[in-house]
Amino acid sequence: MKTIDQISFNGKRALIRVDFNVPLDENYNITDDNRMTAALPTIKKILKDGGAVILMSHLGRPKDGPTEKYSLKHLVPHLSDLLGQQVEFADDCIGEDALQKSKEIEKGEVLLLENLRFYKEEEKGDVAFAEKLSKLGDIYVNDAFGTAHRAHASTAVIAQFFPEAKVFGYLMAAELNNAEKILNGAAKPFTAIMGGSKVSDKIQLIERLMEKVDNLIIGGGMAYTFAKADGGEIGTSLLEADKLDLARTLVQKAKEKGVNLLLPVDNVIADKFANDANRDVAKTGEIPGEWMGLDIGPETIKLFSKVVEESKTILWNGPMGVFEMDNFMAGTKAIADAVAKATDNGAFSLIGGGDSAAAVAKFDMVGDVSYVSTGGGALLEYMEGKELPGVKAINE
Ligand SMILES: Nc1ncnc2c1ncn2[C@@H]1O[C@H](COP(=O)(O)OP(=O)(O)OP(=O)(O)O)[C@@H](O)[C@H]1O
Ligand SMILES: O=C(O)[C@H](O)COP(=O)(O)O
Repeated sequence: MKTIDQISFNGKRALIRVDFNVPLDENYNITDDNRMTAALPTIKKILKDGGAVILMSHLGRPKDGPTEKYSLKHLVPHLSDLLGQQVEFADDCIGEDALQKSKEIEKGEVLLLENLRFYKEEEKGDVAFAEKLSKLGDIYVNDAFGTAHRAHASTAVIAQFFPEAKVFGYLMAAELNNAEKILNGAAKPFTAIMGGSKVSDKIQLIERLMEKVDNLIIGGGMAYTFAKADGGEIGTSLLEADKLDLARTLVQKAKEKGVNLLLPVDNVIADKFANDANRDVAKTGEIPGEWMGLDIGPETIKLFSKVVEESKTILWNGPMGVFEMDNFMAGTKAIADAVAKATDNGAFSLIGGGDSAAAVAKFDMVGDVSYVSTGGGALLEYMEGKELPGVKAINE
């Protein structure tokens, strides 16, 4: 793997694709800066080596060109704080001003470019747009693992303009190494914990994991499709009605492969989708008509926790319930505790990005697990065995 360690940045301008697609509140405060802090080691190393840094990223999914809401300028103060130096900003990612600023940048300085997605050419993977971006730096560094599954101008297409000078940043390398630990050479027992809202998002991953895991735990909203497929009553719980056959097939496959498939045995139910809803506990398959399951129940917590605590490798993707509401976060918190305990006992635990990462951050437990990925979709696709365009572009 070609990384920033194999190249000299002294006197060079590094054009780094980062994934600064962070959540912002209505006042443009960053509510989770994990993706920014995760990119710091690469930036700092290049600055220390005597290089200059030009950062490019997308933020959100702007549809109609420049929009205040999606401007990367909102990140400048926090990024400057994190780096301990003032970060310059170019309010267009291409054009005269960006070109001029990139030429004037000195050793040790950092320039952040405006949102790449203000140009539709970015997502289209437009070659001419990629070429314009490529003029801004001498060396291309891809450290945007969260966006590596996109074949966009800045994540993949641009690499062709740096045939001798394209490398992975530390974050990208760490993400790929940690994912490899799970995919190849996982110590046993290996347990995958799948949750979140939809089974349809994770079918391919679940099928692939069946080949590797000893235990497959399914919780969260997706578990109700399995309960319904088993003939149970699920009230108004989340259901993917067109995935009932698939759920039955997955249960059958687990049996054939000798995988220990664990589904919830009880559930915390609510009479509406709100934190102040009336609550009760119901056995799986026995949820009354107007009620919905919003978390795993106490018996399930015991069952799942025991298996997790005895594991040596753990992959967790997707919360066990609606952890954003305090009254329905106990299941997700208990599983986080079990993962932390196993990790303390020597297990390797990888938390898939997106909502599971947000949950672990909410519980202030990032330091209690082995690795929290910055990738949501990218991690899923990598785990499913797909080649990520952002990775391929550097390797080829
Ligand atoms: N029983 C449930 N009923 C309704 N929603 C649920 C339930 N359990 C979990 N959720 C919701 O599922 C959402 C997470 O689902 P998602 O499939 O997006 O998970 P993820 O894989 O962690 O996220 P990402 O795809 O961003 O990585 C959370 O917002 C959570 O509130
Ligand atoms: O948040 C993510 O998963 C990445 O930043 C990619 O964003 P996208 O799904 O809008 O391409």
